[in-house]
Amino acid sequence: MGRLIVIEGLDGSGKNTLAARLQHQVTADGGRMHRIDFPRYQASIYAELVRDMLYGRLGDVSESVYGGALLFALDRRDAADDIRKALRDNDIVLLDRYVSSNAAYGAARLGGPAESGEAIDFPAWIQRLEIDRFGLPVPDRQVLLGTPVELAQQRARSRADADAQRQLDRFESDQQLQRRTAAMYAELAAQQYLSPWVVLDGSTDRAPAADAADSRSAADADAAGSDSAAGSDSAAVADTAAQLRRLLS
Ligand SMILES: Nc1ncnc2c1ncn2[C@@H]1O[C@H](COP(=O)(O)OP(=O)(O)OP(=O)(O)O)[C@@H](O)[C@H]1O
Ligand SMILES: Cc1cn([C@H]2C[C@H](O)[C@@H](COP(=O)(O)O)O2)c(=O)[nH]c1=O
Repeated sequence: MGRLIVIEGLDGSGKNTLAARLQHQVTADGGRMHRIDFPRYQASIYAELVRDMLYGRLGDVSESVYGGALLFALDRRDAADDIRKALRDNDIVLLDRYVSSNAAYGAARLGGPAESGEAIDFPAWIQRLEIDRFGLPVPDRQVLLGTPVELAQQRARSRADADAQRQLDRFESDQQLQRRTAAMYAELAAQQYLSPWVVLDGSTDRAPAADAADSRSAADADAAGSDSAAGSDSAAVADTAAQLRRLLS
């Protein structure tokens, strides 16, 4: 039975890039890894609706914290059997975002950890909905990519400038929401919400050449050791992969 590993973090923090590099590293070492990114925009009607919600095209659902969270959760419920099958067939199933994204962003939308009441109770509501009621598998480890808010925002903005398909959505363009979400993630990691967490430094910069490439070719460039800055980042990825293997052994 494989282990379920989740990467969490802010928009633009580098989760997709890290996931691609870890997958490259683990498979190069002979491990079997399957990866799923949430929301599954290409595979699920719920995720399609999530996109509409994020770009303000879903009426008052776009304003609704609970309505939005339900769409994200239903996308995962639809994927539960695929996750269980992938766990049977692989050593590691790596998820780019999972239940804790819903807990962190939803609570942040309700005011974040500085607020009492609803915001603080929101992660427990998500756990009851997604884990207890929908029966989603509990992660073995959650990795928080702790990229500083300003740096993550800068990366998200550069990505939007370079790619017309990746314009900033409502969550990404709300800097205060990103700040509260960072605080919520720190809180969830400290509480070990759902399962054990590790926090990684997400601020190591890659070379601009690698930055312009998509994550798959960046991983290939790293593997080929194509330049020194990418090489040093590659060492950090190898470290993370080794750390994950240690955690899982
Ligand atoms: N270590 C890094 N150094 C420099 N640029 C990076 C680094 N990691 C990622 N980037 C760049 O930052 C942008 C965002 O990275 P990525 O798509 O991996 O983030 P993400 O956390 O998956 O974002 P989102 O949650 O918004 O989809 C991309 O353009 C990527 O190439
Ligand atoms: C899975 C999930 C995501 N979110 C938030 C996080 C992001 O701001 C967007 C979409 O994610 P992407 O990685 O930028 O495509 O939605 C959330 O609030 N709840 C979730 O379960």
